[in-house]
Amino acid sequence: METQNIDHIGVVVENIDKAIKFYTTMLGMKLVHREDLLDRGIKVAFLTGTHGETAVELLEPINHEDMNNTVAKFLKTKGPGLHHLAVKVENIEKSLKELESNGLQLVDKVPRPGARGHLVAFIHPKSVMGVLLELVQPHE
Ligand SMILES: C[C@@H](C(=O)O)C(=O)SCCNC(=O)CCNC(=O)[C@H](O)C(C)(C)COP(=O)(O)OP(=O)(O)OC[C@H]1O[C@@H](n2cnc3c(N)ncnc32)[C@H](O)[C@@H]1OP(=O)(O)O
Repeated sequence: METQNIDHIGVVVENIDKAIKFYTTMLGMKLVHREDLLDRGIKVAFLTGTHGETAVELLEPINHEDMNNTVAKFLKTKGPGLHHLAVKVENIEKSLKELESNGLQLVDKVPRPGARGHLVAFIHPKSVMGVLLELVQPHE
């Protein structure tokens, strides 16, 4: 498969409002998008620097006690920090097929709508040397 660029880096936080304040005031980044993904049980915010289009995605679980939620479980077991790497691809279905035929373990066999209306699919960290990988095909 071909990676077009690094779309974003996911960072799990305890409090998204405090984290947005930190990233904007301390690091001089700008908030470009914010939404609550109720079906995923998470709040997300995307921030970028003044040049590159690669974003930081901040993620906070809506219910911190829901251990069926992957982000809440991550926060409880590992604490806040780097969570996933997301790469942009042109054709997500084709990329998933290629990765699967190369023996990688897919979390999502079928792409699904993610943040910003983009199509997304996750690859298990066990297949990516300990990194949870997200493929993103931007919404046309
Ligand atoms: C906003 C939207 C979007 O971007 O558009 C999104 O949906 S992002 C929102 C977040 N959504 C997701 O993360 C969806 C994809 N993730 C998942 O389905 C899950 O997190 C899995 C990757 C399948 C792991 O779930 P599971 O319940 O199996 O976790 P677990 O705690 O039992 O951990 C199983 C093993 O995976 C490792 N592990 C768990 N999460 C990890 C992570 N983020 N990075 C690296 N390794 C990780 C654990 O350390 C453990 O390794 P050991 O066995 O060595 O101890």
